[in-house]
Amino acid sequence: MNAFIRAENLTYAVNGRKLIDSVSVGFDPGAFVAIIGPNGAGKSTLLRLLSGELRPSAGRIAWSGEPAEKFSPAQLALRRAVMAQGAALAFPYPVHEVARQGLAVVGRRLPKTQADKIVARALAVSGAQHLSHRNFLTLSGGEQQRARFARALCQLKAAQGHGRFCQALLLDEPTSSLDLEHQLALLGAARAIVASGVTVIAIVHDLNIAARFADRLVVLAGGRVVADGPAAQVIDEALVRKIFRASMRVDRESETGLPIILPQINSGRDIHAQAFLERF
Ligand SMILES: Nc1ncnc2c1ncn2[C@@H]1O[C@H](COP(=O)(O)OP(=O)(O)OP(=O)(O)O)[C@@H](O)[C@H]1O
Repeated sequence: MNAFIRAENLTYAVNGRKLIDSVSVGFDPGAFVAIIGPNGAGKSTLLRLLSGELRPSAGRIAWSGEPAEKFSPAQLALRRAVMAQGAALAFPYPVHEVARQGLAVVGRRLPKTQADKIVARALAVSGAQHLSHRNFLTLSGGEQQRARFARALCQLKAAQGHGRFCQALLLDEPTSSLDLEHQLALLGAARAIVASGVTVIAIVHDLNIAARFADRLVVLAGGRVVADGPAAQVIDEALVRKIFRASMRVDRESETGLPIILPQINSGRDIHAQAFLERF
């Protein structure tokens, strides 16, 4: 299958430092791919390059075989929706207006009743319906995250009225502030969206969650892809120790081979940090 989004030899440098270094990776239609890796690995930078927010210093990104530079912002908005990490808002919009911002480019010509329906459904799917009239700026971190997910869903849904395109949903740590119920709800919604043919690319820190919801993991470290494949193949104790510098026990589910990653208390501290804590 031809990748829907393909990055080839992608490099992004700031002041001579390569934050992304010769990354080649493809994303198929209808796949759920988790990008994992330690803090500072370059995950958000890669997502911002894929979304078109950043221009690569070298290398190429193609959407359905067409160079990304060919697409206007409006054409890109039809093909991908982005949920960035904690994007700030300048004004005290109610939550339904925040969700409606997802329609700003792709849903401008929608009749009001249809736009209202999309907003209401996106809020319901995101568990934010009851927050609809609340001031976004007064919401908790998890509530804001759900409202921002609803905005991305509105964009995806409205774009579908413009014809048949492959679409992608790019999520930067979508569950970082969510409680367990809402983590499962958001990722379950993302899986349902994948089943309809949309590509989901999500940055996820929780390896157990990534292993269970994603079809494939792309492991990033130091701006490079160091592993890429199904969780059952990619995650083992050696990778967790080497890439995440954490000593974790990795068990396996007997039927699926999926990793079960269990923390070992008091592991991963270097000797100086340990000495500091002992004298604390
Ligand atoms: N504009 C910038 N100028 C200089 N350095 C930057 C810039 N943007 C990002 N960086 C650095 O690039 C590296 C990668 O950042 P990025 O945000 O992509 O990491 P990440 O893998 O998403 O990390 P985290 O898990 O902490 O969110 C980090 O060391 C960061 O400090």
